[in-house]
Amino acid sequence: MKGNGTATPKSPMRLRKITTSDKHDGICQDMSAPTVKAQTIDELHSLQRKKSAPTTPNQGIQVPLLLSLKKNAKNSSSSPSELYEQAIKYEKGSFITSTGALATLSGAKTGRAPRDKRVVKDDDTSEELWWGKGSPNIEMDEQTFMVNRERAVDYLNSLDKVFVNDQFLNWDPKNRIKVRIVSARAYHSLFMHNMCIRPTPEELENFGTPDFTIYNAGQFPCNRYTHYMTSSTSIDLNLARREMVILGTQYAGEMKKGLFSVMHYLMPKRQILSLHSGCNMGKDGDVALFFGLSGTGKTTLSTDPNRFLIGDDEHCWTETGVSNIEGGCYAKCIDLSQEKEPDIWNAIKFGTVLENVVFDEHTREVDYADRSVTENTRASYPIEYIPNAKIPCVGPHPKNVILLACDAFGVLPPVSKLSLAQTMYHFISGYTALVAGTEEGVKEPRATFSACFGAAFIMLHPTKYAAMLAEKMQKHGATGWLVNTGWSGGSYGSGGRIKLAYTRKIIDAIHSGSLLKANYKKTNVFGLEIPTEVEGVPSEILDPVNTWSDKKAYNETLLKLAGLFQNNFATFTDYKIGKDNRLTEEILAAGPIF
Ligand SMILES: Nc1ncnc2c1ncn2[C@@H]1O[C@H](COP(=O)(O)OP(=O)(O)OP(=O)(O)O)[C@@H](O)[C@H]1O
Ligand SMILES: O=C([O-])CC(=O)C(=O)O
Ligand SMILES: [Ca+2]
Ligand SMILES: [Mn+2]
Repeated sequence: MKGNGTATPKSPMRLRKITTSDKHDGICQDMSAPTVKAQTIDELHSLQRKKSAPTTPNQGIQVPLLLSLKKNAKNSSSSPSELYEQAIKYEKGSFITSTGALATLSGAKTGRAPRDKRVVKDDDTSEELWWGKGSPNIEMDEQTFMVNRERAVDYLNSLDKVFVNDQFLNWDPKNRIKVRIVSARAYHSLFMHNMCIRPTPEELENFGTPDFTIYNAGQFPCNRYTHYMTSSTSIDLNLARREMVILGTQYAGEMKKGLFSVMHYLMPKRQILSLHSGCNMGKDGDVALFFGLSGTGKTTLSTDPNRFLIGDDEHCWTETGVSNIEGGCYAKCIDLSQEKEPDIWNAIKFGTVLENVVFDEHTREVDYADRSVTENTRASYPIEYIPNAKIPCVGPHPKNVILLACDAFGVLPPVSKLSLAQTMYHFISGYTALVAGTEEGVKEPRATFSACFGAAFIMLHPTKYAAMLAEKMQKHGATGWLVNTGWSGGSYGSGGRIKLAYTRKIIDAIHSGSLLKANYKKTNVFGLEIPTEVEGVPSEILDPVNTWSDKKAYNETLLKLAGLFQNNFATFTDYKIGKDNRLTEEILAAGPIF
């Protein structure tokens, strides 16, 4: 019974000995258990780690050389716990928050850099992809891609270790894609662990050759003097080689959205529609899609305690229904509140990556209102952190297609029912308005139009996706809706953002089918059908003209926005959608008339 805590100091001036012997009353002492057969902390430490089963993927993160990566990558994924330790040890700005999330810093870039994205133009892609005005695909040649690839691989090879994630995209088993992500930061590896679909140990054992690989050397810049480069950031996609290279940005969203671009290329080839949308399902199996640009409410509104979450950002619509592409969610968390978004709040726990948030240095409590690092603070968590996630993340054909716009001009109604032609018009337009966050002196909201509510990620011409959407909505009888999650009662600066509670009531009425039965009237200019009543929403806000005290200003603003829509749509007027020209003409007529 020697050893543990009974060492006797030799000093004659010692303090009175504290008795720890087994001679006293014996309460709480269990002498029946054998003692630990170790004396030193190192010996104990070697006992404390139980060997992983042979199929367990977590076998350390040392992958010596990328050149020999194929051989060694099989067993190389790390667990969230290991990644936490690596991040905290080696990556400045990594901390555990009071709820157990991993707070990280993404560095100088805190959002995506679409102007630095390049796509290799070769004989095939020059024909297949959408190039030119409005397109996100800025060309580069194969040679330049190889120069950047070499730079990234050399950088990764110079490191002691790299992280390798072997994972899946798409919950539809017939159209699952295998992806490998090679990165230098534990933060990036944990992010992709959360965002992609996690393989079982057996699936990992039999993973084989990936369909697509990302080399993320984001800490290292590209060479600005390389042809086609305009900054030290470059995100390069080579569809022929099935590879992507990232240089000069550590913003993790580039990986997620880079893979989404790949899906926007691969899926339409199989007659599958890829969508920048959230998706959820009611208890009766009614599915809703939520389209919208960044910050319009896809994650917020698809994460609904009363419905099953299928996914918050990227989906496919096939002949049999919908499937989520991802295995996790990526929620905006600026001003996040426990009361308004309880499911997202509760998902911020161990395993969740919290990007660029500010927290108390002692208590590690996050201040979600703090914009010191960026307005675009984010939380990335596995989808099963949402209690009512629908696993596997698939569902039947959608019943409602909800187009979200954050209209900072305050002239679009909180909700309108759309005809199929109007749905297509607004889908192709992809409108939202940006407000300049907390910046001073910005009084005017800025309209942005992004085709298919995600022009930054589409690879083919927008009308290709629009035609597929029209065909599917028609075939399955889905209803289109336009929901303004932006300003009411005046433009940005005078009105305010519509209360989330009201938007939720509107969405509830769409899901339940009650809104379909409401009385409608048609608005001027945009010709939108607006309900006269929605349960739980003050009726006077349903027609924006009522909420503006200055009616002249309202009319001017309405016409101004209509003009912006018209200018934007001019580039699409020459394109044909569907088999005959009828729908095309209807779509053109479904825009604002003034
Ligand atoms: N009426 C409203 N409806 C929806 N969201 C609102 C509303 N009012 C405020 N918000 C806030 O707007 C933000 C919507 O962001 P959300 O994460 O849902 O965007 P997203 O469409 O998923 O964008 P991304 O594609 O960038 O992930 C949230 O921070 C939410 O709290
Ligand atoms: O991709 C990102 O960084 C965030 C996002 O969801 C979007 O911008 O649509
Ligand atoms: Ca989102
Ligand atoms: Mn998104």
